[in-house]
Amino acid sequence: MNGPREQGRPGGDAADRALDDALALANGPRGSGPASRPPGNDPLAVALGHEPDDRPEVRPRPHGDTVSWPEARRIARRVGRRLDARALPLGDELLGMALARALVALTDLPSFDSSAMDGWAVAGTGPWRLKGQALAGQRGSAEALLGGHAVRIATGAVLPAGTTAVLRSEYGSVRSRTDGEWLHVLAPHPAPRPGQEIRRRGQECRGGDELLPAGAVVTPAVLGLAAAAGYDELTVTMRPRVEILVLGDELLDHGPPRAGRVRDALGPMLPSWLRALGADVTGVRRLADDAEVLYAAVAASTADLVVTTGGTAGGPVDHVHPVLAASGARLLVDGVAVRPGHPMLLAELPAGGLLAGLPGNPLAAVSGVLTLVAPVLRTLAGRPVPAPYAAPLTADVTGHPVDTRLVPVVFDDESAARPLHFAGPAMLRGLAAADGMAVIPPGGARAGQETAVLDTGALAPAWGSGT
Ligand SMILES: Nc1nc2c(c(=O)[nH]1)N[C@H]1C(S)=C(S)[C@@H](COP(=O)(O)OP(=O)(O)OC[C@H]3O[C@@H](n4cnc5c(N)ncnc54)[C@H](O)[C@@H]3O)O[C@H]1N2
Ligand code: MOO
Repeated sequence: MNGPREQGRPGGDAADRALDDALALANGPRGSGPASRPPGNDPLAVALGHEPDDRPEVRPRPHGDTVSWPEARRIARRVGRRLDARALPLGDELLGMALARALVALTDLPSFDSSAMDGWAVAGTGPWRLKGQALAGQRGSAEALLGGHAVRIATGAVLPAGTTAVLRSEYGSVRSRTDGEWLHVLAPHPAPRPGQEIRRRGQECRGGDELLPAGAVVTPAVLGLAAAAGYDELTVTMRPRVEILVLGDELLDHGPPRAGRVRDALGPMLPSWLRALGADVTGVRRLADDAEVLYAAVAASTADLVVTTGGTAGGPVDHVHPVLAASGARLLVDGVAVRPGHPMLLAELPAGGLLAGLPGNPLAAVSGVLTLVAPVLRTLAGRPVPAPYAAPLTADVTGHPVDTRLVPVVFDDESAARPLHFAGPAMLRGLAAADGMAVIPPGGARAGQETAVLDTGALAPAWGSGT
C-alpha cells in the first residue's frame, strides 16, 4: 500500500487504513471455507445429483437397468467411503488433497504487536527524542519507550512496550541538535493517531480459531497459511489409488491411425485428468481384448478404483460385463441415460474396490469420467461437492428425447456458453477447444436458458475442485 506513488501523499494513510480495516474484517472471524454444500432444494444442485442424500446403502441393479444421469451421479457419490487420513509434511505433495481435520490456529496471528511500516515507533506527542532501532526478527526490547521518545523501527519488528503509534518514514524527518537527534512530523502530514500503523497481535485470528474447515482442498495458498500458522505437517485424506486398464486390440500407441486401427486417445488423456480430480494413478495398462487377461488384471488389482475403457457394450469382444459377472462383482450402475456414454457402468469388486467401466468412444469415456469417476473420487478423497455452475446458452441445443446430453461448450466474452461442433461420441475436437460440458436435459434447451456446465479441467490446475 505504500508504493512510490503513495509516498508523501497527504491523506493517503487514511485511505490505506480504511482499506486495511476492511480487508481484516471482510471475512469475519470464521474466514471463508470451501464452497458450502448446496441446499437440497436448489434445482441446479438436484439436476447435477449434488443434493444432500441420506438414503440407505446403494443397492445392486439388475443388468441393463439404466438410471437417469443425476441418479447415476448420486449413486457414484454415495458408493465409496472416505479413505484414511495421514499426516504429511508441508509441501507440493499435499496439493489437491483434502484436509481431514480443520486447520486450527496454533497461536494468535500475528503472534505479537508489530510495526506495519518502516519508520519510527513513538510514545506520546512529538517532537520525539530518537534513540536506538528495532529490526524484524529481533526479540522485543526489555526497555519500555517513555513518553516523548521514539525508536527507529522496521516493518514487522516487535513494538517496544509503551509505543502509542508508528510514524511512517516518509512522514517524518530527523534533526540533529546538540542534545541529540529529534524526530518531527513532516508538514503537511498530521501527527500519527494512537494505534496508527500498528499491527496488533491476534488481528487475523486467535489461537484455537478455525482457519479452514475439514474438507478444504490444499492449494498453494493453504500451504502458505498453514506455514504462517506454524504447521510443519497437515493431516489430509489419502489420495484414491486408481489403476487404468485400456482395452482394445485395435489401439496403436504411436504414429498415425492406419490399416483399420486407431490411436489410443484415452491412455494419454485419462491419467492427468484423474490426477486433477485428486487421484493417485498407480498404473495405466493396455490390455488385449481377452476375457482371461481382463479377469486376471481385475482380480489382481489392489486399487481403490479400477477404471476400464472400452468393452462395455455387447460386441463380440466386449468382455467387461462377463468378466464382472465371473468375478462376483456387484453392478451398482449398469447403463446411464446420457449421450454420449450410455453403456458406462460402476461396480463393487468382491475385495471391496470399485470399478468404473467407461465406454471406448473417447467422448463417451469423458462422459463417464464426469458422471461416475469424478463423484467417486471426490467421496474417497474427502473433497467437498463443488458449487454448481450455470451459464446461459448462446444457441438452441437439440436434446435427446429421454436422455441427458453432455455437450462441449466454450464461454464467450459475456460468460455465455457457446455449443461447439465436432461433439460426436468418437470425437475429441470439440472437447479439446471447450471450457466445459453443458448438461442438456432430455428434450433439449433453448438459447438463453441457464444450463449447468461441468468443468472439463482445461484450465484447472492439479489442485482444482474438479467437476
Ligand atoms: N449394438 C450396440 N452397439 C453399440 C451400442 C449399443 O447400444 N448397441 N452402443 C454404442 C455406444 S453408444 C458406445 S459408446 C460404444 C461403447 O462400446 P465399448 O465400450 O464396448 O467400446 P469399444 O467397442 O471397445 O470401442 C468403441 C469405439 O471406441 C474406440 N476406442 C476404444 N478405445 C479407444 C481408445 N482408448 N482410444 C481411442 N478410441 C478407442 C474403438 O476403436 C471403437 O471405435 O458401443 C457402441 N455400440
Ligand atoms: O455412449 Mo456412445 O456414447 O454415444 O458413443
